[in-house]
Amino acid sequence: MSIDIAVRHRFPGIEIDVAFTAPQGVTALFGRSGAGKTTVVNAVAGLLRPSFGRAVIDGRILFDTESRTWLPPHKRRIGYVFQDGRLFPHMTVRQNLLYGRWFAKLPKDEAGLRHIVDLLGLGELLSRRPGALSGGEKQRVAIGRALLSGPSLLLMDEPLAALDETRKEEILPYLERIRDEAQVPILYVSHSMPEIARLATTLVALRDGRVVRSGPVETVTADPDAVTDLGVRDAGSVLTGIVSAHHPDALSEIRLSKGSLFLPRIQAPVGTSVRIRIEAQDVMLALDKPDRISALNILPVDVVAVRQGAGPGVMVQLALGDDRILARVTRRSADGLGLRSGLACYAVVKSVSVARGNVGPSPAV
Ligand SMILES: Nc1ncnc2c1ncn2[C@@H]1O[C@H](COP(=O)(O)OP(=O)(O)OP(=O)(O)O)[C@@H](O)[C@H]1O
Repeated sequence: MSIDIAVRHRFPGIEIDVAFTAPQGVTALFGRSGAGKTTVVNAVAGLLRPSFGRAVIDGRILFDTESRTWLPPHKRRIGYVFQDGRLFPHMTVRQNLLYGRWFAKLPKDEAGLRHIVDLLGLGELLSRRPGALSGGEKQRVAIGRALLSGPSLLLMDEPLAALDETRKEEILPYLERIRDEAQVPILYVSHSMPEIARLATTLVALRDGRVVRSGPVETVTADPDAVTDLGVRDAGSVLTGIVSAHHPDALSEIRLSKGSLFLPRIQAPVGTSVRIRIEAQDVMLALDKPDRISALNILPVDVVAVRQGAGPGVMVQLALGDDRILARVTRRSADGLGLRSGLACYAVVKSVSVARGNVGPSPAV
């Protein structure tokens, strides 16, 4: 499975020129307002006809200006999930779910409906109307409706942006299940790095109508050179580890490629592969192994790269076995410690600084 997208289009004052390919999984389009995300999504959906480009999903051409192929929107088999759900208010949840299949002219599929209802936890809601659903429940129904339309691609345009943090937390596990079980490529628009770190396999960062970074999420987020494109506040690395123990004092232990992390209890059985986002600003550095300190994670690392920003901050990339961690420290500290490539030191990470929302199952792809 793969997606291959190129969109070139001139609007007054800006030319959008975006091209990327991505393997199976969730491809996140990340960028500030005006970066060009919606333009790309609209071209893929068939709502905008760009002057040049193509969208090829698993070898199926949705449009290609070179070969003059242009499938009309209703023939593209795209499941679209918007920020605001857009359910039909007069229909029940069940009717809303079935609408996707009916509109796509697909035969009724009770087994498929049951599967999606289970996957998204909609069983209790089937006879309710959207007016009686919470924001998160509405979004789950919208996702179910999109999945039931038998899509070759799911387009999700900021699907969590209208929800508060608690609701986002509720819905993220469902999105992870879809990512891992539904076998449908997902193009996911977001400007939230924590969300992207949980869900995405590929990250495509846009700025001013251009791709400034793209690649596997773990690689792009751990690249200190990418920080200016992703935003200093959002800088942080994405690690994969295995839950190796749950301790009686409400901590879980995660085995990394080298060493272990202690984090607040994770609701996943021992042996589960998890993804952890560690924010660069939560990592401290020490030349000597700190003793008599409250932080539980003291990781022996080697400095890979030191990148000076325009301000007081420095981004330090660290190697811990095969994993890469980012630390954000002041220039003054970096100078004081003599941080340079190859230096052995200790990264200190407080267990409680890794919020529950920064841990989720790792993608099954
Ligand atoms: N129909 C249009 N006519 C003129 N300019 C447009 C049109 N559509 C988009 N643009 C311009 O193209 C650029 C990219 O817009 P786009 O909506 O794709 O960005 P975005 O990243 O999706 O932003 P947001 O997160 O705010 O939705 C912006 O500068 C916008 O003003």
